[in-house]
Amino acid sequence: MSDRAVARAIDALRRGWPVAVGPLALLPIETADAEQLAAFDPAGQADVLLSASRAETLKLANQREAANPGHAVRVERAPWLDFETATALADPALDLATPLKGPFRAVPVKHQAAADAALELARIAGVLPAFFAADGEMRGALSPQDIEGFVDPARLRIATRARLPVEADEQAEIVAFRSADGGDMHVALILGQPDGTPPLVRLHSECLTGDVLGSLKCDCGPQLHAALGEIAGAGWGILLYLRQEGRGIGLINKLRAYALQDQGFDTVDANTRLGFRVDARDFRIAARMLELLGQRRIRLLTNNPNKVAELQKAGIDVVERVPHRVGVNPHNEQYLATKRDRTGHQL
Ligand SMILES: Nc1nc2c(ncn2[C@@H]2O[C@H](COP(=O)(O)OP(=O)(O)OP(=O)(O)O)[C@@H](O)[C@H]2O)c(=O)[nH]1
Ligand SMILES: [Zn+2]
Repeated sequence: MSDRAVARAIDALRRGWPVAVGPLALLPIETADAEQLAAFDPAGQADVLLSASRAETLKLANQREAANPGHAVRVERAPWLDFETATALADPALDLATPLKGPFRAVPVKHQAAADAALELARIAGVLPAFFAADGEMRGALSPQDIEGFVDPARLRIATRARLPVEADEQAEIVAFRSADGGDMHVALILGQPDGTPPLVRLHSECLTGDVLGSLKCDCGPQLHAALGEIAGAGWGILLYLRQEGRGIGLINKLRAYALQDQGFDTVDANTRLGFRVDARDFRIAARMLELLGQRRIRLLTNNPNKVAELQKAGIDVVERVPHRVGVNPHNEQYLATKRDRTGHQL
């Protein structure tokens, strides 16, 4: 029952329809319009809910809130705060072009857990984490636990496996996984023959622009292909292709981050201006996939110490970190420097 309610809510957010989380009635600002707002909130009293990192950009968060970017901040509804103004609060694309009016006032968030869960639901749905919010009991409201349960990696299962000859190894095998959330299918590509030693593993997060279109803004495409070669060369190993586009914020939000990068913000600030964590991926999914493949001891191909730490926390023994540096070009030099200087990548 609760899975259905969460799935319906995700669908609703993408269509601009209201949802209820705990005692909060919520209308997603990105996908709704002025008409839907009038129907949702005829009295014009619903406040605006933003993430702390977005609120910080707008100078609306206190320091405690700002330290937790996933935390919700509630902005009081002023009579002049119409749909268009709320859109400007939600979407940083116009921050530089149209300075906001205001003044806005942050008010205490009465139902913090529900409000935080609503922001997480927006991330899962791939919409901007910003809502009109009103208090009141609604039928079919989700609880934060419903959302947690929905994405619980323990519910991942192997759906099927097949031989897949690839350039790097003609004997490779592909394994597809199904998750309870009904989202995109994660896959594992097993290269070479298991020989009793810990496999060389690469966690690759989906990047449509880099993997498919040859984008030079990042290093994903070359990293993907080099990883396949390295794993095959190591004797055996596993590439996990994780459907966590844009470090977990989805394609549209990643492209919004790119638009902010066109304005001069780096990859870290672009994410936080949008209201997301710098890295919103859940690496427990990768750990669960390895567990289902019977591999709890691995060698990990990465420059990202956070991937090592998150896998260890989820019960995977990373016996060695193998550096993975390829695909540097003039367009992504700055991006890689930001990863080195601001997110602790060992480059
Ligand atoms: N939000 C956001 N995501 C990006 C950006 N550039 C690339 N990505 C995403 O970042 C992910 C790639 O990260 P990974 O290749 O796993 O790299 P990593 O975590 O930096 O660590 P390594 O293992 O060292 O490569 C993909 O999901 C890309 O879509 C960006 O500017 N903003
Ligand atoms: Zn990329």
